[in-house]
Amino acid sequence: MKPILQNLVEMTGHRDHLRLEVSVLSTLQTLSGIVEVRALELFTVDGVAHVRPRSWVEDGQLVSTDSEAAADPRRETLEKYPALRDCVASQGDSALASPRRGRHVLWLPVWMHDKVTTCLEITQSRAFSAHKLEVLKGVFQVYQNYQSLLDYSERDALTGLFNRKTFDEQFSRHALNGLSSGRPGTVTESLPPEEGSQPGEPVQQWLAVVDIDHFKQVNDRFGHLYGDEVLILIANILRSSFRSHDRIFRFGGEEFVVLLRSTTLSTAHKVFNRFRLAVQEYNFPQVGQVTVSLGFVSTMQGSPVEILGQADQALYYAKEHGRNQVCFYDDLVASGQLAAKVANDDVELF
Ligand SMILES: Nc1nc2c(ncn2[C@@H]2O[C@H](COP(=O)(O)OP(=O)(O)OP(=O)(O)O)[C@@H](O)[C@H]2O)c(=O)[nH]1
Repeated sequence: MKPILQNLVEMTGHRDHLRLEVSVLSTLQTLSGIVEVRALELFTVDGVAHVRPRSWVEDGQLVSTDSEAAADPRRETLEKYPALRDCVASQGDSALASPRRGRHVLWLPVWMHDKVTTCLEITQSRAFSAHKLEVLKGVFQVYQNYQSLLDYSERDALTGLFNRKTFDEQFSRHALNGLSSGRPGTVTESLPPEEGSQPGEPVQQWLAVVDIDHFKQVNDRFGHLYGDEVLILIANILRSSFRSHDRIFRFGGEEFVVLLRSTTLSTAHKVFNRFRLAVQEYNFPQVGQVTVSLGFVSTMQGSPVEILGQADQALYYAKEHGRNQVCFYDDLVASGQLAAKVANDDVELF
């Protein structure tokens, strides 16, 4: 058995949340008396709190999933975990379940920005001693601190969205692995067709570049502080317009990128347009109405630079043809409004 210190060194060598999660489980598993370790994901579906295993041990191997939580058949309501439910409601740092059939369960929720989306679950066949709890909570604390450091380095300070660096890392990794195939060692499931999709439409991944219209005028007329506030509010509208499974990045200045996962073309069109309308209808304090333009493309073909370049071309078409609209690259090419370009040299990805 590896000494715990060595496990901690390995654990903090990871630069990826899921690998770090798997690593802490592997560290905890090496401690004597542990029967089972799992990382649970906490999420809501139609306002109801749910739990599902995200990383666990299967056939002696640690596996994890990054499939959409809401579609996971293993999901259960949080009501089935009363001690954990009460712990989360009271913002507690740990909970012990009442022992059942010789199983003693400890839950350690991972708190980040006053929210909990992950919880470690540790099961023993004996009651947890005070010393054991101290060791488990110590390892957990290192893990939690490191997760929050990792999270901080991945985000844009103004909006809290993922930053450009994170986009470059995640998008190049997805492009290497295929956006739908998950990470090594992960289990993924195909998602059911979504509401609004045409029957038989293929499910794909989509990349959109979003740019605020005439943002320079906002800064010039109202000042940078109001400009910053518009950026924060648009980031909030982005967060509420897309599913937790999608990824939203502040790409720089007044430009954002959305990676929409496992969706048909008609649904992608619908949700991007819904977001555009939500911005148009929002009353920005002092500033009033702000609009956005958006260009999008499928991520299934081409290198990251090509995909981004095509979405950028569609965005600039939208800008040049009236702004406040959503343009799909393939439609523009098919209708002859845009010439297909293999790569866009203006875009630097790495
Ligand atoms: N307040 C604020 N402004 C920013 C930030 N980053 C970039 N900007 C401003 O965003 C503006 C972008 O202006 P342009 O690229 O000319 O585009 P635009 O005025 O939005 O016009 P179109 O994109 O053509 O509709 C510039 O004035 C930048 O100074 C930021 O973090 N905060």
